[in-house]
Amino acid sequence: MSLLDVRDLSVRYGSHEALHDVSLSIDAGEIVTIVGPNGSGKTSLLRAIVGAVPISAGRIKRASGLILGYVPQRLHIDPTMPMTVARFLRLRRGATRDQIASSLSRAGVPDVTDRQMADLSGGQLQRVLLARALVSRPGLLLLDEPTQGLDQPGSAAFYRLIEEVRRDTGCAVLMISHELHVVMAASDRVICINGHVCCHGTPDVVSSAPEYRALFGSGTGGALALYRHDHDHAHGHSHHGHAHSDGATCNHAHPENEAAD
Ligand SMILES: Nc1ncnc2c1ncn2[C@@H]1O[C@H](COP(=O)(O)OP(=O)(O)OP(=O)(O)O)[C@@H](O)[C@H]1O
Repeated sequence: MSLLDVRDLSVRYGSHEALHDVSLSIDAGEIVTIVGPNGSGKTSLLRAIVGAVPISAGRIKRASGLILGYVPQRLHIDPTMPMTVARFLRLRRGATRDQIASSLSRAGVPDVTDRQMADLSGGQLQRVLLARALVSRPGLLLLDEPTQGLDQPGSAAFYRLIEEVRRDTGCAVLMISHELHVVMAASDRVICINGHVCCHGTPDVVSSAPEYRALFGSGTGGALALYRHDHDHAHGHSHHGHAHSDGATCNHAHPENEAAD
């Protein structure tokens, strides 16, 4: 069974329906990226999965015992409030000192334990947020635009780190990103949403899907092809045996993901 199975999900804010009839599943160990225009419901989808927003229809089924690790899009910390990284991480279900140290180390920031949160650089803060999500040893890591505000080398390094975390811990990753060319290269599958699932599949399939091109233009297709080439060499394009790795999968062809568009 999948780690996570979302069926016919709708999320509504008052009279505004942010998501409708969204279906997807995530298998163990795969990296899946959600792309979509601003306001297309990406954050709402992750927040629904972690239970932070109520769903108005559909269902979300987690594998028994699945632990989720969530890295939110933003963290508001009052810069005048003193808080060390260790203390911030201890807020997480009473994590032990050893757990904190190993999570920071895994996130690539072993030396920031006693630093003030407000003094961290953008890249360090993202890694501390990742470390916080890793403390509970999640089977599924959910990342909402984790490299927002980082420069290109910083975000490329962060995505490499995510691949390492996946390799070392075996966790699956579901993340949102706007950095199409980099992140799609690091993904086993891509799900393109715009209030509903427009299309999904491997990065090359999605980048050439008419639904994707209608949203992002065809210009990104070339960049994706370029990066996918690198990815093939580095990782053999392994898809960890999940059921969706091949073939064009668009709403119009697949009734289980039918969109009301
Ligand atoms: N708490 C809320 N109350 C009312 N409307 C909301 C709320 N959260 C999101 N929305 C609306 O739902 C829609 C989807 O928002 P969401 O943040 O999920 O999109 P997104 O794809 O993550 O956007 P972005 O790429 O800009 O971060 C938007 O129209 C947004 O204004």
